[in-house]
Parts: sequence; C-alpha cells; structure tokens
Amino acid sequence: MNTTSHIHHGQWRRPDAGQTEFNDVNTWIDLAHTLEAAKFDAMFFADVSGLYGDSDADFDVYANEGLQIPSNDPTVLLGALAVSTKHIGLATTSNVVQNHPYNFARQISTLDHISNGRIAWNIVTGINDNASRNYGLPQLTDHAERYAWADEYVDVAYKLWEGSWDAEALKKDKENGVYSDAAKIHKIYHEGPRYRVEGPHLPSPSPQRTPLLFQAGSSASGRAFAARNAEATFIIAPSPAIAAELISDTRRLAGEFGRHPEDIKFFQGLSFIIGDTEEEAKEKEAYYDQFVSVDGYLAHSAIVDKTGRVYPPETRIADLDTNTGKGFSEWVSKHITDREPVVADIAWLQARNTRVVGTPEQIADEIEKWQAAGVDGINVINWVIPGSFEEFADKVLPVLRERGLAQSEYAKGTLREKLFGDGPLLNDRHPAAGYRGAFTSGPTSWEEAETTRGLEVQRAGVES
Ligand SMILES: Cc1cc2nc3c(=O)[nH]c(=O)nc-3n(C[C@H](O)[C@H](O)[C@H](O)COP(=O)(O)O)c2cc1C
Repeated sequence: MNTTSHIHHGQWRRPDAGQTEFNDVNTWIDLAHTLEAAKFDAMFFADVSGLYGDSDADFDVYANEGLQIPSNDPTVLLGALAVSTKHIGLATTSNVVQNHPYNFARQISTLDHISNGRIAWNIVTGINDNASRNYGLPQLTDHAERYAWADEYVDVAYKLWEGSWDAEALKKDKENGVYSDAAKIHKIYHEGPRYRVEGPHLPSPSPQRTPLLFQAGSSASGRAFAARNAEATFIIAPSPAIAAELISDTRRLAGEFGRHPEDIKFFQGLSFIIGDTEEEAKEKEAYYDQFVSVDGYLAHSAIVDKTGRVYPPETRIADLDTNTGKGFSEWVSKHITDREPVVADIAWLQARNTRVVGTPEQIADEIEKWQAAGVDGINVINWVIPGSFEEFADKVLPVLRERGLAQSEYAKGTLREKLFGDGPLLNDRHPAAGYRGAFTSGPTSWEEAETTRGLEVQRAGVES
C-alpha cells in the first residue's frame, strides 16, 4: 500500500524499513525495477479511502502507527510506475464509493494505454465508516447492499470499456479528415438504482479494454461477486484446507454464471521470514517480533457494530453484528474449532497465520501445499520495503524456478495474456463481453433507451 504501515504493523520502526519514505516516488520505482527483474507477475497496491475503526473516536493509534494514514493514491502512482517499467502488471485498488464509474473507467483506460495493457483493478466495496462519510454517506453501507452497488458499478464500467467503442472506430485518416468514426462510437444510456450515465466513453479502446479484474471478498456475497466478475481473487485463508474450500466454492459458483472454473485464479497472501538455516530464520523471526505492534494489528482488524462502535477484542465472533470484515470473520470461525473465536483472532490471522518461516527449500515446500489446495499464485506481503522482496527474489525464487513454480521470463503481451495465455481481452464467458456490440444499433436517446428497456427505471438514488 502507498503508506508506511499496511499489514505488519510496527515493522516501520526497523532501521531497514524503507516504507517510511513512501512519499518519494523513487521508493516505488526502484521497487518496481526489483520486482520486474525478478519476473513478478504484478505489483499490487491495496487502498482504503478513510480511517478504520470508530469514526467518532480519536484516531491516535492509526496516526502513531502510520497505519494507512498518511497514505497516497495508488492509482495516480501507477502512472509513474507504468512509464518506468515494461513488463510487470500494475494493480490498483479502488472502491465503489470513492470514484464515479464514468471517471474511473476513463482513468483506467488512460493507464492501460500508458502501460500498453498492464493494468489490473482490485474491485472493493469499501470497508470503513469514515470512508463512507468522506463521500457524503452517514456510515458504511449495508454489506449486501454494497455488493449490489458494486454489481451496478462494474456494469457501467463494462458498458464503457467493452460496448461504447466498436473495434474499428478509430480511423486517424488525415487524408479525409476523419480521426474517428462517430457511427462506431456509442452512448450507453445506463440507468440503474445508483447511476445514470449517458456516454460515450471518452478514451478509445485500450489494449485490454477492461483491466484485469481482481477481487478480494470472501463472504458469501463476496464469493458470488468474485464468481461473476473476478479473473483473480486475493485471499488470506488461515490454512490450505480452508483455501481449498473457499476456492472450490467460488469456482463452482463461476459455473453458475456461465463461466469456467479456471476463469478465476486465486492468490494467497503470505509473508516470509527467510534464513539460510532454520535457526537463522527463527532468529530473524524473534527480531521481527520485537517490532510487532499488537495495538496496530487490533486497530487494523477493528470490527465496528452498525452504529460505528468498535467491538472489544475479546468479543465472540458469533456475537458480531457488523457490515465489515465478514469474510475474515467467516475464515477465522472455520479455522478455530476448539474454542470460541474472538475478534482478536482476526488480528492474529493477519499477524501470524500468513507467516512462513524457514529456509528457501522449506518455504518452497509450504508454497507447494498451497498450490495443492488450488492456489494459483502467492501475494507476497512485505515486512519491510524493499528488503522483503529483495530477499524473496534472491533466495526463494531460484528454488521455485528449479521446481517449475516460478517463471524465468515474461510471456509476451498484455497482463491478461501473460496470466491466462489467451488474447488481450476478457474471454467471451465473462458478463462484460455481453456488452460488445450491444449499443451498435441504438438506443439514440434516453426516451428510446427507456422504451427499449421497457423498464420503469427506479429513480430512487438518481433524483438528488
Ligand atoms: C488480500 C486482500 C487484500 C484486500 N485489499 C483490500 C483493499 O485494498 N481495500 C479494501 O477496501 N479492502 C480490501 N480487502 C478486503 C476485501 O475487499 C473484503 O472486504 C474482505 O475480504 C471481506 O470480505 P467480504 O467483503 O466478502 O466480507 C482485502 C482483502 C484481502 C483478503
């Protein structure tokens, strides 16, 4: 994340923690070069658009810990990284509250042009009350309603990316003075519960049109949304067994949306503590633990009730009535079966369950267990920047390459072609593909759109 303390709170205080200089673009450009040299598939930036926890309380712990405040916008940063790299994928996170889909679709098309087709979008619904209040809402929207919102949000974006411009619209015909052919550029006349968007999309089609689509939800609603929309899902399952359960459920659901199970790849978040010997790895773990901030982990995993009050860490998960972190709560409840799981266990899910400590060979063995559970890739969560990634690249990747578990060269083409081996565009089974050519023969006005739609468009949320 474009901040000092993203996941492993307290580590920013180490002398080798470069993430404190996240305002310096060279911190990220240098890291992007390191990752690209090591042939990482992509550089993924998480993001939130507000403070965690109780937005009526003080936020001292977040400010003290550098816990995702201050933070900068990762989507803007990707512009700098796109011109500084050639092959590595660049994934940003943006939630449905913070950006109108018309503007966001244009930003993403612009980045996909700049990067020559290497952009990905981690679709999130937003998880903080304060973030909702920053955009005029009283508090975090109900969990199920956030996913309904996300369904409409992505549909507007899909219509713009896939349906507004026909493939041959761009002419650049200097002789006849036709830069682009208006007959092949279409308004979308979208009207739904939350958005009314006329179109057309302003950018011409970028190499991927729709960015590679990531998602990280894990509750029932999150899995259904992923099954319909995601090409790749970030998970932080507490164990390979739970990952296998989550993966098979989401793959099964993908089939119900007319997609193939393998249309979705799964990336498990893991952190590594690497030693040339087991003893050295354990010594390093003891050193890292000196910097662990329990307050930071608890503050990051703060679960709030529906009035915005933070639950005490000893609250039973069974007693939660919350609109946030449902997926994490479900995973912890499946993992802890010998006692009542509590909110503090969610904090330890992030602090400990995702930690792999050992020699490069032992780490590769562990990664193979996640692969056997159906995981397609690993989301390497850092302790420090750039050290965590430099070490992984120097020590673990060579072992993974020997075992055929990591690439030695980038495949050709866009990020989607590199990851899936198909063409640059979404495959025809994805719902967005249904908008290709959908506006070629009209409608040509709102009246016609409504007639064509034959729908009594609900104006709730549109008239305001
Ligand atoms: C690896 C990972 C990365 C995530 N990154 C973000 C993020 O950057 N921003 C965000 O608002 N939520 C992020 N989330 C939270 C998810 O979007 C989602 O809210 C959470 O997994 C709970 O699942 P649910 O929405 O199905 O309840 C992330 C989750 C995971 C597992």
